[in-house]
Amino acid sequence: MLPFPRSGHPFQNLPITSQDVGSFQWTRGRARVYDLPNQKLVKSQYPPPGLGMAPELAPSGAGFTKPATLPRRAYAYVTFLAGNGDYVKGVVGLAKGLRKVKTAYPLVVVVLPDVPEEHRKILESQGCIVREIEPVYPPENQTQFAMAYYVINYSKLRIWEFVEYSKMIYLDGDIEVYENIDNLFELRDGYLYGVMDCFCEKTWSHTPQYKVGYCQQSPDKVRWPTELGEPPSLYFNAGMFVFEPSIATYQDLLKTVQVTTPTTFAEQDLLNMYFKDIYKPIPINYNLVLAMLWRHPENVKLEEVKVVHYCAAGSKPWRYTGKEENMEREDIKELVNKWWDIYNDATLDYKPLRASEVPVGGVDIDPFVQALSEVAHLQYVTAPSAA
Ligand SMILES: O=c1ccn([C@@H]2O[C@H](COP(=O)(O)OP(=O)(O)O)[C@@H](O)[C@H]2O)c(=O)[nH]1
Ligand SMILES: OC[C@H]1O[C@H](O[C@@H]2[C@@H](O)[C@H](O)[C@@H](O)[C@H](O)[C@@H]2O)[C@H](O)[C@@H](O)[C@H]1O
Ligand SMILES: [Mn+2]
Repeated sequence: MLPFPRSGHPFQNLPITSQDVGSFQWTRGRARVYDLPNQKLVKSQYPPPGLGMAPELAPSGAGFTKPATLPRRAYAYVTFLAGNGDYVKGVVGLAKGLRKVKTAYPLVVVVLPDVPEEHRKILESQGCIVREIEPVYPPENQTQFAMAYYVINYSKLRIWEFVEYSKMIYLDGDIEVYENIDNLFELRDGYLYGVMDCFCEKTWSHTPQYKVGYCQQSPDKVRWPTELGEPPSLYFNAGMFVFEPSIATYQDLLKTVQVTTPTTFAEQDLLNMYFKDIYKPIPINYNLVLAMLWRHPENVKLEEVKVVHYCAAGSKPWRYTGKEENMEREDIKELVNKWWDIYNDATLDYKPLRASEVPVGGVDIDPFVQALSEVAHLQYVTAPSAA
């Protein structure tokens, strides 16, 4: 049985018992406890009066500290899953990769209604926080998206609504994290951070930059023609970005979708247009778009790459055949095998601990368990979980 309430614990005097274990989120100083795995809100509880802001959650997982005067900081990774196909394997690989690099933060998976219960259970069994979102569709259009399914990617915009987190890192399901990137959560507020994309693949053949051979990744190789005016604004790959959820931004984004003619790269184009003035590039090591290996090899030091984005045609590890262009490359084969090593590593599977096993102040434990442990110390009176 957990020693409860630990002296000095902010909820020391609340009428709660230790039955509850769930994912735990602060919203504007209020603790909302979700009962894993069915994500039912079981209780929302204000800290007792006089505590002011929600206590600072120490990233080291040392549990609660005394209420800080600083605004509370809650961080999480978030990815997006649609359909009943095999992208769920990508998300499992991502969850296990994040666990392998010992991130201190949970992984939220936003799922469209068409993601089957079985897939959701798989993700919950891997310690993910699964949250259903409604799709976001662009206005009726005749646009030829680079990939027909890109139309569902506008649904990614729902993540700006997750204001229980002060900062999130979005990662596509076809991304793998090979080194800890938690440091990105400490980037200065007020900006959107992402890695610059490459304009050299055929998918860009409709654009002026492709036609003149210009790419922001090597702007001096073929310079932007002065007769075309200013070069294009810096443009990020929307498979990975660091952002701050905000209801105002979320609502404005949704409005902007409905009044913007869809373009080839769907929500990626829209996000680049919308955040043009606050986008800040971060090094390529945080999102290696695979095409960089053959388009700008001079910009890539593979041994320094922390995050790999399997977005080149034929590179999705769980579907890899090696038949498509560039897929026979040794570096691609190595990166695909690296992904499978994590996916197949049973030691990286999530092992839920019983509340009684969660170490008090659970330092250095799996962040998914960390989130639970924060709740385990908060002993709420709850209806028995459906799980
Ligand atoms: O059938 C699909 C297609 C896409 N996605 C999600 O949408 C993201 C963007 O699609 P994708 O990564 O295929 O685009 P790319 O980066 O390859 O252009 C994926 O990573 C998944 O997270 C999904 O869940 N199911
Ligand atoms: O819906 C648009 C998508 O646009 C982006 O993918 C593209 C882009 O990176 C191009 O530059 C590449 O040439 C191409 O291969 C790649 O698929 C994002 O990765 C994805 O998450 C999503 O936003
Ligand atoms: Mn992708």
